[in-house]
Amino acid sequence: MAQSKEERILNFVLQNAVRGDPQSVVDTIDKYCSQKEWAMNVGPEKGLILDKILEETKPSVLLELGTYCGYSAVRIARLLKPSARLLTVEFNPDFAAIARQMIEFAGVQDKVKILEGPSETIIPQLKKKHEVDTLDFVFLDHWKDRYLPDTILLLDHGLLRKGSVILADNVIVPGAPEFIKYIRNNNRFECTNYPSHVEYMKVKDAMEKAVFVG
Ligand SMILES: CCNc1ncnc2c1ncn2[C@@H]1O[C@H](/C=C/CNC(=O)c2cc(-c3ccc(F)cc3)cc(O)c2O)[C@@H](O)[C@H]1O
Ligand SMILES: [Mg+2]
Repeated sequence: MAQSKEERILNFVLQNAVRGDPQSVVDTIDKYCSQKEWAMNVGPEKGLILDKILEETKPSVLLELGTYCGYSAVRIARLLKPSARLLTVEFNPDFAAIARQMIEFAGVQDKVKILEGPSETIIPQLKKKHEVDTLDFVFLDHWKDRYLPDTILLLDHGLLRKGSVILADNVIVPGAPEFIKYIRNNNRFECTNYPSHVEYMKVKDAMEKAVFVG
C-alpha cells in the first residue's frame, strides 16, 4: 500500500530526530515540511507565538482540537510543567495513530493524552469521563467552520473559567470568519490578533487569542 504523506513525515522523524527530544522532533517535522512536502502543522513562525503565549499563561489543563500528526501537541508539551496535562482530540484514526507514535517518540506521552473521536462528542464528556474541571488553555486547529460551534460547546459545558485562554490558528487562511465575528463582539472575551504567515509559506495568516473574562 502506498505510504501517506503523514506516514512519510513520521518515518522521517523516526529516522532523523532524537528519541526523547521533543525539540528535535519539532525541528525535524519543520525541516521535512519546508523542504519536501507541505503539511498543515502550525509551523515554526506561528509556533513561536504559541510558545510565548504558553510561557505567559503557564497552563496546567490544556485542550487541543485537531491533533493531525502531533506537531503542536509535541510543541506544546515540551513547554509544560511536569504536572500539566494536554488532551488532544483527533477523529481521523490514521492521523491519531501517527500522532500517538510521534508523541511517544518525542517522550511527552506522560503529558499528552489523545482522545480519538469528534470534538462535538468529546467536549461534553470532558468533565465526567476525563476528570476536567475547567480548561486553562484551548488550541483550535481543526476544521475552521467548527471553531465557533465548539467554542459555544465549551461555554455551555462550563469548561471555561475567568482567564481561560483560547488560541485559534488560521484566522486569515483558511480563515474562521464566523468564529472571529462572534468572539470579537462578545464582551465576555478579550481578543488579541497575532499577524503571521501560513506555515512554510509567504502567505499572510494570523492567530487570535481570546481570554475569557468570566
Ligand atoms: C468535525 C469537527 N470535529 C473534529 N474533531 C476531531 N478532529 C477533527 C475535527 N475536525 C477536524 N479534525 C482533525 O483536525 C485536523 C484538521 C485540520 C484542518 N486544518 C486546516 O484545514 C488547515 C489548512 C491550512 C491551509 C493553509 C493554506 C492552504 F493553501 C491550504 C491549507 C493551514 C492550517 O494551519 C490548517 O490548520 C485533521 O487532523 C482532522 O482529522
Ligand atoms: Mg492550522
